[in-house]
Amino acid sequence: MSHSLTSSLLTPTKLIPLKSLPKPYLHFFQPQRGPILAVQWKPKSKSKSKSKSKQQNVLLAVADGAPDLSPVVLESSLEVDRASLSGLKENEVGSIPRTKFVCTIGLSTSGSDELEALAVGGMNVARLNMCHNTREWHKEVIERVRRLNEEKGFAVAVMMDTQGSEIHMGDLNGVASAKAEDGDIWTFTIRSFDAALPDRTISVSYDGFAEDVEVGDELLVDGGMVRFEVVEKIGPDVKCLCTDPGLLLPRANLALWRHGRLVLQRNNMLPTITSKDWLDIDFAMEEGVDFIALSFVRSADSINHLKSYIAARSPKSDIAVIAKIESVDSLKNLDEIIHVSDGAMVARGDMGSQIPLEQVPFVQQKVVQLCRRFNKPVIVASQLLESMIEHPIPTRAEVADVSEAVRQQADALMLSGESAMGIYPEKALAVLRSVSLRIERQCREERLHEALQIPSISSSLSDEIKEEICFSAAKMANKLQADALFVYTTNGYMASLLSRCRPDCRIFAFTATASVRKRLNLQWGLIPFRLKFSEDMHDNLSRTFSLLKLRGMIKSGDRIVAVSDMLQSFQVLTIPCTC
Ligand SMILES: Nc1ncnc2c1ncn2[C@@H]1O[C@H](COP(=O)(O)OP(=O)(O)O)[C@@H](O)[C@H]1O
Ligand SMILES: C=C(OP(=O)(O)O)C(=O)O
Ligand SMILES: [K+]
Ligand SMILES: [Mg+2]
Repeated sequence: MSHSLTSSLLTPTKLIPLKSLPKPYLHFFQPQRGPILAVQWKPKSKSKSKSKSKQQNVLLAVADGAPDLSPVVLESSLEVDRASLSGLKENEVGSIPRTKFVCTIGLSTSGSDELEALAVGGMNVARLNMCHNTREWHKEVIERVRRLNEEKGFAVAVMMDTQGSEIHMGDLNGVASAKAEDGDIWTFTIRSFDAALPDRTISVSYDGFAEDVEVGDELLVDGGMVRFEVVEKIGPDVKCLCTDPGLLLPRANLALWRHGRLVLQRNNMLPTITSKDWLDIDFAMEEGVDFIALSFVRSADSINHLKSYIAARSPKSDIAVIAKIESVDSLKNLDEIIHVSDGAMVARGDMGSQIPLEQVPFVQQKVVQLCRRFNKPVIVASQLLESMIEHPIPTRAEVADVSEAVRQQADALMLSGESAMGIYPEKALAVLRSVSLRIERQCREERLHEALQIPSISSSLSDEIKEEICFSAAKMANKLQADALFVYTTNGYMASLLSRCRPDCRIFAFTATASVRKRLNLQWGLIPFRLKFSEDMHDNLSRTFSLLKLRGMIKSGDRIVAVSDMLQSFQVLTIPCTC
């Protein structure tokens, strides 16, 4: 073995034969004589801080039996998501979608291998829906994601999604689903049962349910997937006739309609953030998740309330709050909600049971446009590839729906049941990826950016300057057909302003903090890196040029437009041969 393995700072943890090294790492190693071994090193220090030890990891490639060759030492001062690395290697720029992907984690995908398969397939954010399963279960998933990031070099962010004060069904005697047939009579009840539920009986989570309903009301299960008509009220029991048959799933959401409109009384009485949600929020803060998605937001107040709670309880945390647009009330207050949130989700599942279905596409378009205007990331969610829960290929209509969301240049697309309980989670993600790549290319060919008219968002002179710099840099990058935009960003703001312009070229975003880097995962077109950078732009540029060149991400002669939030400037450069 090479003598350089004796460094006193380092102690070997594992020897990995090169052939078993994860493929994305292979290109780290320059061709050398003799059989090559890859060695992963950990610092000797007994430091408990995982992130610290991760920072100090060093990868070495040594040519066994060739002591004259010094190892290629790869600085770990630059961290990038392994999925981005492999993407760039496979097919250069073309293989990393600009659109980001959120996957809901459920029983189909909660194991380490399944999570890794999703990360390899391009999952940027893992979403945990607190409507389902226990906190302990979610904690284990978070730990698996964290281990995946630490051990395998991914940067998957975690989003905790609250249950909110929706009315939902209880569990179905432990069975995975129950079929409701046309003409069946089912009993929806607020009684609780110690033993098994009687046949065709569903428990309901909200005590006021039996009082609120009226004979003749329509009861929509799971966003309208199954429908009933209320035919009789007997104390705590509500007898309902199945009018649209379908599968009843445990804990499915319920909505009541009367005279063609959603019944709102109970919405206005119940809090947006329930006592269970507060416990889940405490849990999310303890676990250090990256995003909290707040369900059934009605006004900016609940977002402000949650943000001030997080700031008071955990002042150093950097958790972003995402407003889920899924209640009819949120539509009246869209501007103020998006303005105070760190992002929004078009939660089409519940939205589709609160407003007529034909209005949902319009709401989607409006929320996507508003988020772009306010510079907030936006996720389009629910039923994008619903048929893939059971089938390996999507319907043509689903592909058209995904295409439309990509064409609207939403930041992210989300899988729900497809990844949580479906049989083909990886295939569903692969469809999102291939459709995104195809439509994004088409948008570039059509020069969609030329039609770009985004109004100013600036609230101060300094913001105005940043906005103008990013707008001009993106415009110039398009005009000069630059190979990449580089942005050195402290809190991610400049990176998000560049992303907002949806430029043609990829955007490499360098930031010093792990939490900012993970947050940028949700934003269109950004490839976030963790890198300590200085105020010396020249030094930053030459360091990043050589580090990225070493990884095959850029090459000599590439044209770069570089933006920095420290100098509030941008430069146009050509990558020299000598870095
Ligand atoms: N943590 C989980 N454990 C078990 N099943 C889950 C979990 N998360 C989601 N699911 C399943 O995936 C389906 C779709 O996920 P999602 O859209 O998040 O939930 P919902 O439809 O209840 O709002 C759910 O109805 C549920 O059957
Ligand atoms: C994303 C949604 O929320 P959830 O899956 O939590 O109901 C939705 O309703 O579309
Ligand atoms: K939820
Ligand atoms: Mg919902």
